[in-house]
Amino acid sequence: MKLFDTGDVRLHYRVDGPDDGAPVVFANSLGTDMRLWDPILPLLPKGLRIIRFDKRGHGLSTCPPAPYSMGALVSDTEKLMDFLGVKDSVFVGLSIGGMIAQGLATKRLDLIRAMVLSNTAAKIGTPEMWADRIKAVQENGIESLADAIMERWFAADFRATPELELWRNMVTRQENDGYAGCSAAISGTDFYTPTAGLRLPCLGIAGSEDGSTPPDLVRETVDLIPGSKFHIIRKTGHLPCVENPVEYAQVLTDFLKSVGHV
Ligand SMILES: O=C(O)CC1=CCC(=O)O1
Repeated sequence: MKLFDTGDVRLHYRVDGPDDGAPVVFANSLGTDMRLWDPILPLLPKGLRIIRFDKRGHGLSTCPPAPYSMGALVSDTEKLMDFLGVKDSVFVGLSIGGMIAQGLATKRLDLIRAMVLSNTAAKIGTPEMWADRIKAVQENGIESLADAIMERWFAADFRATPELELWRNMVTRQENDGYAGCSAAISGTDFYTPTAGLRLPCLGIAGSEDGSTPPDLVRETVDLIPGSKFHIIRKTGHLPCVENPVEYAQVLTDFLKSVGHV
């Protein structure tokens, strides 16, 4: 557990694995912190250098007042990777994390040699939808959104398990400004044109029951990049790395092998 000062925020990050391991960077979704990846990490091949971080306004990172821009989120990630000397990573981004992946690959392809776009898209939702969410979180707090968030994040089977409470706790302990700030960044993002210009190995992962970024939306984005692979994890929602870590880790491992990262 460490803090890195970008100049305007301090980012909580964590590195696991050997210094000379092939780097894999994980960027998590709106309302989650780096613990999102805990279920899959023990299932990945040994010897990787695993880099995780809490984006601004999330987890143990500092929380500037909303709104944030996608440019700032991309720049935070770029600065952290430069600080850690990470290049040629496989970058795994889920939801807003996948937007950060697209923005970073467009800006600094030297940092990313292959990417996983998980439960994400070039554009997510509409400005009106995000304006409603920002208003709700600012006026009534994140708790007022929590039940609807659980419905989008998880398929019915998982919602019936005791583990649901842990993830609900994660989101309800999320700072309102961090949630509103990142919602504003998503609202202002449309990466269709830059992502269509990207040329790198890409894997799309979708959850069959995802209420935020349904499989067709994820596929539309990864199909912008010629040669991309695409995989749907059945009976999962927006966070398939939590709901079916075994399949998620297997698909990710196969991709890491296909690009020569392991
Ligand atoms: O809709 C949600 O709550 C999930 C989500 C949308 C963008 C993101 O990062 O998470």
